[in-house]
Amino acid sequence: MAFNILISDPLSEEGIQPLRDAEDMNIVIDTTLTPEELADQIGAYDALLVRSQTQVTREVISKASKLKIIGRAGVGVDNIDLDAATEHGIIVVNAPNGNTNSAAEHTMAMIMSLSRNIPQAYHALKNHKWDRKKFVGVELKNKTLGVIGLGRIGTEVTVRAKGQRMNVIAYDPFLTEEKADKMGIGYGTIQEVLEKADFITIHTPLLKETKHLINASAFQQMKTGVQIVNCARGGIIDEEALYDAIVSKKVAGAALDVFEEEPFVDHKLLDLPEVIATPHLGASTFEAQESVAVDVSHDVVRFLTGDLVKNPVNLPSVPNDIMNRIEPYFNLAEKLGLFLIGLTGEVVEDITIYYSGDLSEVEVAPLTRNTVKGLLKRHLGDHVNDVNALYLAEQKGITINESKTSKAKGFTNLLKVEVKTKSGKRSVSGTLLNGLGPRIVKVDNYSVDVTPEGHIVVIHHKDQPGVIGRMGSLLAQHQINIATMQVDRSDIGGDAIMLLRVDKHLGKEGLSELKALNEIYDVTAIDL
Ligand SMILES: NC(=O)c1ccc[n+]([C@@H]2O[C@H](COP(=O)([O-])OP(=O)(O)OC[C@H]3O[C@@H](n4cnc5c(N)ncnc54)[C@H](O)[C@@H]3O)[C@@H](O)[C@H]2O)c1
Ligand SMILES: O=C(O)[C@H](O)COP(=O)(O)O
Repeated sequence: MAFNILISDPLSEEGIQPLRDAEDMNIVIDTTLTPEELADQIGAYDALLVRSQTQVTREVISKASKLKIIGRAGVGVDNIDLDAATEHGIIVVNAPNGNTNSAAEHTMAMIMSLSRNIPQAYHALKNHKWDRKKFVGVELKNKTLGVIGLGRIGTEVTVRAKGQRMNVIAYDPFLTEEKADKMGIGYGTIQEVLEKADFITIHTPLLKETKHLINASAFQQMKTGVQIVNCARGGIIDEEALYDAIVSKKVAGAALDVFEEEPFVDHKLLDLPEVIATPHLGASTFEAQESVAVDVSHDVVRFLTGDLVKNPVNLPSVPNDIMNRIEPYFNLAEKLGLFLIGLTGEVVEDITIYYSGDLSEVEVAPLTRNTVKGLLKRHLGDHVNDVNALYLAEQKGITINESKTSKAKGFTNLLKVEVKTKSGKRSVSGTLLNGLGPRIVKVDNYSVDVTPEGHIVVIHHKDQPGVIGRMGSLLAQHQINIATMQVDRSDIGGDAIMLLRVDKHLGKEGLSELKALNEIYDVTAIDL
């Protein structure tokens, strides 16, 4: 199967080599598309690769009928409507590590340019003005740098600023006092950072919570004469408030690489001599561009060829060691979901997944997703996938619960899926047998041992001599060969269950003839 891939922003040619090396990838590079043209053409593509320019809006996504993956060659995904992608089952991947150094170096270049007025002095000299008095700067040594957002880039900036003998104080919701101590930096609330810093640098993502994080009231809390750097995202600083703070001399200088609206040619902040700026160049180095494009190309190839991606944005990423432990259960989880919904045939109100034994020790979110995917697949088909399974369940009002216990009732690992419907609770349990693969080991309260694969017929009947024989003859009349058979009962002469694995699908006729047998309460044919 061939895949159509659209690259709609300039990506490093060396960086997309993994896509060129993979088989059956038709690559189209068009960096000139208008939003309307993108929406018109996106329906033909399986994968879309972008940087920060292409706006992947809900409208574009709604027309992306074949699209499976969006690759962002960089960190920020605020140009992609993640909710819309998730709802449509499109995975979004990014390249979070490839441009960290470049962005940190650019930030340092901005801090040093600000402190020594280098762009302004350069500009004056280019205009034939030799002016030394006007461009007296300040030293960085012993000044306090306030870092807001201590993730990958914030941390790298911190290391470099310490090399400049600056004192660093940082705020990040995940930063603890102990961690700050270990890093040899100060720990503060956002207010403390704003109040104490001589230079402030922002390194958070643009989120609802960080939009205009640095606003008029934040500027009020800062030292007079503070200098501020934004190499993260436009919109984290309120540009109107920054303009006023510079004009009122509260802020002595600002270095901006990112803006609320990009691209632009006129901007009133640029009319202020205290503002120096670059056109979103933080990640624009050969090294970073090659690295992010390589990372995202590999993930796109991985995904399209059925492998696990390394940097999912709209799916939780699971560390490799944990993934290695739980991956063998993916198939079992999905099959249990598929089996149970086949057995129930009713509207599911509530799903509870019980993880026991070895499974109680690991991150099980991917298994829950696979189980729910199996449960929804019967009615939603291929529309449901890993990305949108939980979203679709929530949309349908299904509550999902997880429970863990170390006791696995005689098994080393046990996965039990229970659904609640109007008529009550139904459940199925499965395990992964060492060397033998997945098995269904319990259906409701009956014990069985069935490989969850192929055509399975579940028969509820009365425990009575001759039933099995009559069923066997009936199936033989329909040329249906029984591969395996499992029977269990509540008590002698009571209710019983039979699970048959048969070699071909039991047609409607066979099903109704089976149901018509006297001792049979119910028959369900399930294809796994
Ligand atoms: N200018 C460029 O070209 C360029 C290049 C790369 C990245 N970026 C941008 O830089 C930013 C940081 O990237 P990163 O790779 O370090 O991301 P990251 O996810 O590693 O770090 C972001 C940090 O911000 C913290 N944070 C979130 N909300 C916060 C809040 N309200 N206050 C304080 N901290 C908060 C998070 O806890 C996290 O530690 C992103 O916006 C990214 O898009 C820009
Ligand atoms: O978030 C990022 O990775 C940077 O802002 C880089 O954006 P770019 O790929 O458009 O240079």
